[in-house]
Amino acid sequence: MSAELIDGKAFAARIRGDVASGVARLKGQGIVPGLAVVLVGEDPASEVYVRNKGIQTREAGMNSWEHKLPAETTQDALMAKVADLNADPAVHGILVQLPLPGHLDADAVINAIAPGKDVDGFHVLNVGLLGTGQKSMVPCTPLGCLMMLRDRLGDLSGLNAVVVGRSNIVGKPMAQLLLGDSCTVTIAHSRTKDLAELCRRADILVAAVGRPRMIPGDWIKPGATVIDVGINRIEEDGRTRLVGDVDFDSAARVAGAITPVPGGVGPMTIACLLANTLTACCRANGLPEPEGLTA
Ligand SMILES: NC(=O)C1=CN([C@@H]2O[C@H](COP(=O)(O)OP(=O)(O)OC[C@H]3O[C@@H](n4cnc5c(N)ncnc54)[C@H](OP(=O)(O)O)[C@@H]3O)[C@@H](O)[C@H]2O)C=CC1
Ligand SMILES: Nc1nc(=O)c2c([nH]1)NC[C@@H]1CN(c3ccc(C(=O)N[C@@H](CCC(=O)O)C(=O)O)cc3)C=[N+]21
Repeated sequence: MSAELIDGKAFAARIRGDVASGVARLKGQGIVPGLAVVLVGEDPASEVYVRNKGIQTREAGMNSWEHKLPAETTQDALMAKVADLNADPAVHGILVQLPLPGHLDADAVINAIAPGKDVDGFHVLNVGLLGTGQKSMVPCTPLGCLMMLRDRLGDLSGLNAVVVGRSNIVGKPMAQLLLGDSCTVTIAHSRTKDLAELCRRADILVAAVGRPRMIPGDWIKPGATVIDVGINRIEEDGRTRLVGDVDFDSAARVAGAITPVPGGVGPMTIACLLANTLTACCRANGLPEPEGLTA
């Protein structure tokens, strides 16, 4: 292996420390930031995330609430839950875990969240603010990726960035953030022609596809910075393991730096969720925002 390992786990611990200091300061003024997570039905990936998040929210000194609703919850009942959380002054951040069961309209639910409490940054208002370069809530996973890229590369301007994946929760906001930092951005997806060739031109390659080890080392430009967002659970050698969208072993021989899975983007996502909750709480109270925790 020649690539430097980007230690998301250590980076995330540092951010959580900064968040905890910010929370302690607020507590001195009688304010406790609070995050409410709504989970509808059962989804194995979501459960890991919700569990880790609950523990880390409390460790940072914040209030944490988990609202578990049955899979057969109606749209009206879910909208009513969101309205309750919007109206609750102790709740500064609301996250509705995705995906929702198929009978529910996720867009309607997300757009019912008060934009200032939308710590996922998925509400159309926040999406629009981000796209026009205005202050917004920034989606946690892309924000974590951006922080790692800036930390390693400093100024990103002029670099060729390729984002593989165009979802609303990762690919699109990632591309917006990279554009905001003056990268030349290409967004690739399942209809992209010559993906291998495209990836080989990337100084920054972000993989957010959901296909285990899809990107091999020979798609990577020597020295490139590779951010692997994929979280894929696979069976191998008779056991379950977590792998990314990048074939780590071959990629690490070519890349300049690479995030591992686990221990890369995942922990940063949760750290950024806590950071966004602190930011939302400061904004709600008209207090100065924490430095270094926003885009
Ligand atoms: N680490 C973390 O914190 C997080 C990790 N994840 C993980 O990231 C991955 C992506 O998540 P998400 O964005 O929600 O996934 P989606 O399924 O919503 O989007 C996947 C994207 O990949 C594209 N794609 C699929 N197949 C190919 C292919 N063969 N070649 C090129 N592009 C392809 C799709 O293209 P098209 O639009 O054309 O269908 C789509 O745009 C998953 O593994 C998920 O578990 C997600 C969120 C947070
Ligand atoms: N509204 C909403 N917002 C999200 O941000 C959101 C979501 N829904 N639904 C599901 C995806 C997925 N996601 C993860 C976050 C952290 C880890 C994580 O902590 N991963 C650890 C390891 C976890 C393990 O050991 O299984 C790591 O990569 O090191 C994983 C996945 C957020 N998502």
